[in-house]
Amino acid sequence: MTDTRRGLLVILSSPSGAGKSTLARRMMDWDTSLRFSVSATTRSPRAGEVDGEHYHFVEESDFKTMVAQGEMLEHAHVFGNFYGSPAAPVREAIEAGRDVLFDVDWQGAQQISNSSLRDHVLSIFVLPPSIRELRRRLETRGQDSDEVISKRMQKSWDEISHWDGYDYVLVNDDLDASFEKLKVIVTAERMRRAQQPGLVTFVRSLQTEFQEFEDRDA
Ligand SMILES: Nc1ncnc2c1ncn2[C@@H]1O[C@H](COP(=O)(O)OP(=O)(O)OP(=O)(O)O)[C@@H](O)[C@H]1O
Ligand SMILES: Nc1nc2c(ncn2[C@@H]2O[C@H](COP(=O)(O)O)[C@@H](O)[C@H]2O)c(=O)[nH]1
Repeated sequence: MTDTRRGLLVILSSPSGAGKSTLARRMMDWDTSLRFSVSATTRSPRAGEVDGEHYHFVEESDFKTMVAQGEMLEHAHVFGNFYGSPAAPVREAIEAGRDVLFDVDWQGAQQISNSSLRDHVLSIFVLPPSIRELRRRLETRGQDSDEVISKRMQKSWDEISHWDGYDYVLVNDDLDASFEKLKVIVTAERMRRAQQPGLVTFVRSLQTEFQEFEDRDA
């Protein structure tokens, strides 16, 4: 087991379109020490998606090789494509004491939560305020065909039905309010695990100061 004060694995899941990528982007801007787990996928890039930044876009044969070689922390077949989280960058981040942010479906969340890294996990499920609004968001995102949107809507209940396996559940109605709640959840979890940056150094300085007081009073 690894030291759980080193590296939190913050997992965001939701039905497609509920807003987890939007929240993840805000989290990355808020805390530049956070590392985003760039997934590998066999899906085609959307307009504006950059290979290596949003995803590692790979062929199915390469994806299967990565899985066979044990390079994935988790992987799943979602909406007709393969997705997986490469393990090496996650383990490196934990070693360096950095927190990692994941945008994965319920299957990925479950696999990470059952892995040897389970004690590092902080899982958050993002719900849409309504199914109608979920559809509206997928449509206004303007990235997917009607066929893809229908498929994702059909699968939305499958995803939502796993909501109660998560540590926290967030209804993403107002985006700013949801982001504030997400920051509170992560901050509180860091404090619970005594994982604030610079904390160990600060406690050492208190110890030195305490010793100085003791020596003076002796
Ligand atoms: N609270 C919100 N209110 C209104 N629109 C939102 C809100 N959150 C996100 N959106 C918008 O909804 C659309 C879908 O959001 P996003 O792409 O983040 O969803 P997602 O959960 O990551 O979907 P996927 O799983 O398909 O990647 C985007 O156009 C985004 O700008
Ligand atoms: N189990 C995993 N699920 C993943 C991963 N990367 C993304 N996802 C999930 O797939 C769907 C669709 O994503 P999209 O980018 O095509 O809209 C969404 O629910 C993601 O959370 C992964 O590495 N593993």
